[in-house]
Amino acid sequence: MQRNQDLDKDKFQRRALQVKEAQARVTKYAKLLDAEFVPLSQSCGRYLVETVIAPHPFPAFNRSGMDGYALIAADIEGCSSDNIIWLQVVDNIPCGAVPSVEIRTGTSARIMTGAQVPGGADTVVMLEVTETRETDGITYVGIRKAQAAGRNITPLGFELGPDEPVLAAGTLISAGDIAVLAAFGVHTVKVHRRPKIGIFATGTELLEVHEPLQPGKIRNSNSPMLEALVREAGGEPVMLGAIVDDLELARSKVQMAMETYDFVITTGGVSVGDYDVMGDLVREQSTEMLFNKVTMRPGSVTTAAVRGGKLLLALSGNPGACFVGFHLFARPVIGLMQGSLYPYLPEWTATLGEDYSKVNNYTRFVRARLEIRGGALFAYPASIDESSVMVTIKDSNCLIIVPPEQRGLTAGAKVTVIKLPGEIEG
Ligand SMILES: Nc1nc2c(c(=O)[nH]1)N[C@H]1C(S)=C(S)[C@@H](COP(=O)(O)OP(=O)(O)OC[C@H]3O[C@@H](n4cnc5c(N)ncnc54)[C@H](O)[C@@H]3O)O[C@H]1N2
Ligand code: MOO
Ligand SMILES: [Mg+2]
Repeated sequence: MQRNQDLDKDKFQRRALQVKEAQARVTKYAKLLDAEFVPLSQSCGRYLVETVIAPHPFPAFNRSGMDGYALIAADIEGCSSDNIIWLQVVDNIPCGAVPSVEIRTGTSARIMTGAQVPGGADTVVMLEVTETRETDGITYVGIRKAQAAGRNITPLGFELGPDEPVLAAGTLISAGDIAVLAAFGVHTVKVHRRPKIGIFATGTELLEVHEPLQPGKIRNSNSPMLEALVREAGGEPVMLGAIVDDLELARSKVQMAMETYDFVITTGGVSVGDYDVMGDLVREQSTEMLFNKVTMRPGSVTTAAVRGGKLLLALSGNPGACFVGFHLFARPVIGLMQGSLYPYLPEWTATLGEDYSKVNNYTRFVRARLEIRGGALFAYPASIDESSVMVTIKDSNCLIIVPPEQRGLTAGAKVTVIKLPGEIEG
């Protein structure tokens, strides 16, 4: 193959950025997406565009907390089982009904949990300390236990007053938020659109998942992984398949994808090899390269570029590097596009469960398993965590951050981990 020496020189002399700087460069182009309305039932996992203000107090009426009798506390002062005080029952208020009578001294209303407490009453006595009798067609309730005013009544506005903020803009809607929105009558929710993310792989060696193995080839495992990761981050993946290592083909695919989608993620071909076409492509005039080297392992060759204000993230083909690169660079972008207030995965402190000896001059993001033991967090590095290793990706629910200078870490050391989505054993 005829090589252009200048091109090669350009290719090899990459300026490596620190992870934080590389993150700042990509997130700068994470454009906040416009709003859309979704039914409440489909709003879980979406981000609120505007702060929701309580349109009314909650509860909107004085609410009984017990099945019993609403009455005036002063009327039953000093009563006991030996000194039952009898009150006339003037109303019966099931849940959902409106009281018809004001409670005056000497009277009470039978009331159920969640029903509106009648005017005049200041306490609700539970059924268990009462008994009833009927005299001349009039019902009386006997109270065996005195209690203070205010007991068993949740006052109007106790949970939230009118015009108070209920949920802040940028909230990632959870089940609890849905309950609150439902209670305030918000049946359609204004959320940010999910970013449509074009995903494709490059590699002449790639087979589709359903294809039988062939000599020298492998199945494309990064594309389905990225599809799931995009979905997990709240994006809408659009699968654009895999292409052979051909610069012309990659160029037209990238162009189409960047015109059509909000964000484009590719995998493969970003290193310095003869067929690393994505690496060549981002050095072209039409594209503004943000970086093509980061001081991290795996994923040192992670590359990002901008064209027409849209981002292209070209992740490494090595599965471990593709996985780590997604979490560090794609995930925050996807979060920010939807208005997330916390686009970065959380960093926790854990105790290293086993020695970790690998060191080099770049920060390592070691895939590892977090476990809770005795209420404390322990992180166990994967048995093999090279960039090229695919199988141990499944065993990782965190990435241990191993700073460059460290001379290996011994079990028991405190480490910072990036918590990945998923469950923790323990
Ligand atoms: N001379 C040098 N060689 C390499 C360097 C370097 O600095 N100088 N960097 C190494 C590092 S570090 C990495 S990471 C890889 C990056 O490789 P690429 O991003 O260019 O990826 P490919 O060459 O396309 O493939 C690498 C590896 O991954 C497999 N692969 C590719 N795509 C997929 C996919 N969709 N699903 C599963 N596996 C995939 C591919 O078959 C290769 O085995 O470069 C080093 N080399
Ligand atoms: O970029 Mo490679 O993933 O550092 O190993
Ligand atoms: Mg390569």
